[in-house]
Amino acid sequence: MAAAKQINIAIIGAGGVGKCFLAQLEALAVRRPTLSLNLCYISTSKKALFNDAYTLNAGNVLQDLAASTKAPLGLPQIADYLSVSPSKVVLVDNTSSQDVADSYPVFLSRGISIVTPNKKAFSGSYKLWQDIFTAAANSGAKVYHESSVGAGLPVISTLKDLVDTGDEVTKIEGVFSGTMSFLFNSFAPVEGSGGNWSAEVAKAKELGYTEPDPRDDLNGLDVARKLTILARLAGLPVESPTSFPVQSLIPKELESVSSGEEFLQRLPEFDSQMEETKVAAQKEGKVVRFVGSIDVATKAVKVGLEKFDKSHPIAALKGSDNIISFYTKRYGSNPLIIQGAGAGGDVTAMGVTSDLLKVLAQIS
Ligand SMILES: NC(=O)C1=CN([C@@H]2O[C@H](COP(=O)(O)OP(=O)(O)OC[C@H]3O[C@@H](n4cnc5c(N)ncnc54)[C@H](OP(=O)(O)O)[C@@H]3O)[C@@H](O)[C@H]2O)C=CC1
Ligand SMILES: N[C@@H](CC=O)C(=O)O
Ligand code: NA
Repeated sequence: MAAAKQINIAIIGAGGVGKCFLAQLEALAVRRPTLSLNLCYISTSKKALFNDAYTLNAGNVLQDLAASTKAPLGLPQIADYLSVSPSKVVLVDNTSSQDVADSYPVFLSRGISIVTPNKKAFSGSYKLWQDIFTAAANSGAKVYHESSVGAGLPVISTLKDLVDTGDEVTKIEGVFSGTMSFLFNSFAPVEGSGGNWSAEVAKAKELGYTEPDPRDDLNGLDVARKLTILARLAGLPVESPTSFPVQSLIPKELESVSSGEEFLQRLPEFDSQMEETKVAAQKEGKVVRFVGSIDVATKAVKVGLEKFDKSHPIAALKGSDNIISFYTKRYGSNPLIIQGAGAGGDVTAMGVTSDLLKVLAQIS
């Protein structure tokens, strides 16, 4: 069998997920040398590594990046640089940047494939969604984003398989946030009294579950983004994550705070607000959880707090677990259920790496 042609990999973002992806990429290159993977570009928001030879020193990428004096290229310049690469290119966007997401149609139209855990492109305006898939269809470049919902859990691939094989999805519901799952499982556990709300929020950030700014989790928008993506894949042209009801858990008094750091510092002042919500549920013998649902027939999408009996599977989740139920015509009243860790660097990077393998299988 002929060896695969070299594929150049460009990475934007080397934070929690980016570092884990890099480790998985290095291990993959060792495990599957015939894939012939070559890292040609990597950047954070402040630094970059790239050169005219389109080859970085694979063993020391993070150290070299930390020591680099090169600033990152602007997005149009990255597209120029990658589109004249001597080999085909896969761009890995490990940021949560809207600007990077807005540039996907440009990258794709220039033949650059994309894999990403970034939700912003697929949950931005419906026009951006259409532009992305039109650009990919026209150029033949591929775009995969499994980790944009449920981290590495096979949520998007499962939904696509259901739709592509002619099943009819009627409802999708569950817990879609690793951060919210962790927070409520530890703040309002089925047994025992649980920790302080603000202390659990700080822990979720430390564990790498939250968005770069944890307010994007607490305001419900992260879950709303995921539901927007799933609703669109199920055939509903949802305009944006703010076009349906989304409950925010940001205290009113902190809505205008300018930085994530100040927000986290002041959050303990408002612990009593979440405590009241917890106690109200306890009085009914229930626990409170943050959930979302999409009803395809009525086109109703919603995100927010609900109370659950302690015996309910949603109440019994552990750690950062997500649980996502697909109700379809074929599966009838027993939904297809996906459950497992929905946040964390390694499990998210796994979804990105498996997307990369899917792209390689098509372009190598
Ligand atoms: N953490 C998780 O469990 C999950 C995360 N995701 C998604 O994965 C993505 C990454 O998350 P995570 O790794 O936790 O976030 P981090 O904040 O840890 O890392 C983000 C990285 O992106 C870089 N970056 C941000 N903006 C730009 C830009 N415009 N150009 C170049 N680099 C940029 C940052 O650079 P700098 O350090 O210089 O700011 C940093 O290296 C997000 O989209 C998130 O929603 C999805 C599923 C689960
Ligand atoms: N902040 C998100 C990360 C994954 O999408 C979450 O907690 O689910
Ligand atoms: Na996923």
